[in-house]
Amino acid sequence: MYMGNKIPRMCTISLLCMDLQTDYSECSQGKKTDVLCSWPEAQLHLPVNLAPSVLSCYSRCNTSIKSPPWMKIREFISQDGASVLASFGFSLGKGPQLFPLMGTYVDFKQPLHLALLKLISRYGNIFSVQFGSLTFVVINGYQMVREALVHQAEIFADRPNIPLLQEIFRGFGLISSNGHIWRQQRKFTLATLKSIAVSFEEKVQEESRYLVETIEEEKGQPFDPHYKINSAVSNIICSITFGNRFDYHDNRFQELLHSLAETLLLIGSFWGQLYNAFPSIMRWLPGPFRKIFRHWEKLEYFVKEVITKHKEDLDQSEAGDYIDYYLKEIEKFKDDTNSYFHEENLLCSTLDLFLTGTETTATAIRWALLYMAMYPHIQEKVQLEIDSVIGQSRQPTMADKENMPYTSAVLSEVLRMGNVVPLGVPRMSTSDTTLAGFHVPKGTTLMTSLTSIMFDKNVWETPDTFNPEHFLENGQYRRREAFLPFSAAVPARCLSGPVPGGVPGAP
Ligand code: HEM
Repeated sequence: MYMGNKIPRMCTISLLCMDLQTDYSECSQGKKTDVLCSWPEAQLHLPVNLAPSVLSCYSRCNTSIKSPPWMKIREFISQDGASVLASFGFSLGKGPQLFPLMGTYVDFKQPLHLALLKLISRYGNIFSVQFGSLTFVVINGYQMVREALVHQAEIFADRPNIPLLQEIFRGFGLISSNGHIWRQQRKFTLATLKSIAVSFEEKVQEESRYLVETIEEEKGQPFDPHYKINSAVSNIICSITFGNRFDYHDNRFQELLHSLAETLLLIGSFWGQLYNAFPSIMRWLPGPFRKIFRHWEKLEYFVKEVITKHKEDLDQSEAGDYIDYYLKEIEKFKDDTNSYFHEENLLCSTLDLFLTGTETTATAIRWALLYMAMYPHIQEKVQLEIDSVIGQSRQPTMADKENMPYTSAVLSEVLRMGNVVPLGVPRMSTSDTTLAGFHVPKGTTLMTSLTSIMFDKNVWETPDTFNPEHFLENGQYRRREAFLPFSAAVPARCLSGPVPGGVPGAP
């Protein structure tokens, strides 16, 4: 299986220069390795000049293959590299054809997660793709994702070095940090959010009143709800982290929300992917992706201002908000050289909460509106349940959820069909391991296709249709193990995922 980033390219280039046909031969120890994966580890040297005629195999048997195989160049070019390598006697997990320098060809006219979905029928539930200098092993289907993220949770707990995320977070914060920094920040953030949780429900209720008010301002006319919803969701995160909310008409707040949304869009766009694939070239070039850095500077400046204000007003005796808790932690551990509680981490963790919390939740709410508009008969049933359980005179509470199986099923179906984070957030192996019989070396980047799970026709009765019945059984809410909008549960790296201590009230 191709998992490294250099050799497949090298093979392609080398093969193009060769004018040879060879026969297949086994390695000198007569072993057929069942896995050929890590190119640093299992290097396959195909020299441009085949005079030495040795195909070296440093895989498990760690020997050389003598008498080089004759191969057909056309076969290599027209098929995928894996099939040619397979003809050497290796049993390989396949991957699509690799092109010199570019790596895997992907049709960017469609979203990446859909392009990858199409490869399953040809390559199975585990294959690798390469984009410039980045190589990903893509895993698909519930069993495979569970095997990696649940059974081998510790091994796949890390994040890989994704150039764009590395540039903006510099290895700090929650989403792109690793090891001790990550564990410390995550533990602190979960505990703090839990402490603040008492007022969390109130904040949601308060903000929902403002949201309803701003919608009423439209007086029943068509309008774009995008930034009203983003403002409401972001305000809840603001209340928890900064201790205050912003008026929906506050220009600076709106500008920051637009910057945040555009940043995420650009990170996931073709330009973002191009930057990640060729960081050392792209770093020097102009292009729309430059906006990511400009926006980020603005967002950092804003949060830095808030942190400075908090430092000035900090009252050690008051509980306060997330930033207050963090500043106290910095003070508490100021003499501990193992501590990563410092302002850089505070800045990045705070921005992480905005980046990961706002667009995801707001997008899910927008999907909910769309599905309710598309399926009025479902909307009617939800309304009936709301009216009978909550009525019209009080705010909903989290406790009501238990008595609202239909609405819960509808919300779960929104998250399934909305598929807000279709490829999860990449993970990286912290040591050598095996996945579905394939050797996965330390440092391998894993992409988990949540799309392959949430639209799996072997799991869902009507995978492509909005159908709340997926989550209902005899009128009661039915848990489905393949429902993984926050990725796998242990350790759910999403703070709002279904783990004890997740942010209450989050979907
Ligand atoms: C519909 C809403 C949401 C969806 C679908 C979603 C989905 C995800 C997914 C798939 C991941 C990657 C998980 C992994 O690698 O295991 C993630 C990470 C994360 N999410 Fe969410 N999320 C949502 C809302 C939120 C909210 C409301 C917050 C907090 C305010 C949040 C905070 C985070 C953080 C901090 C991470 C990174 C955690 C880490 O790497 O340790 N998310 N989210």
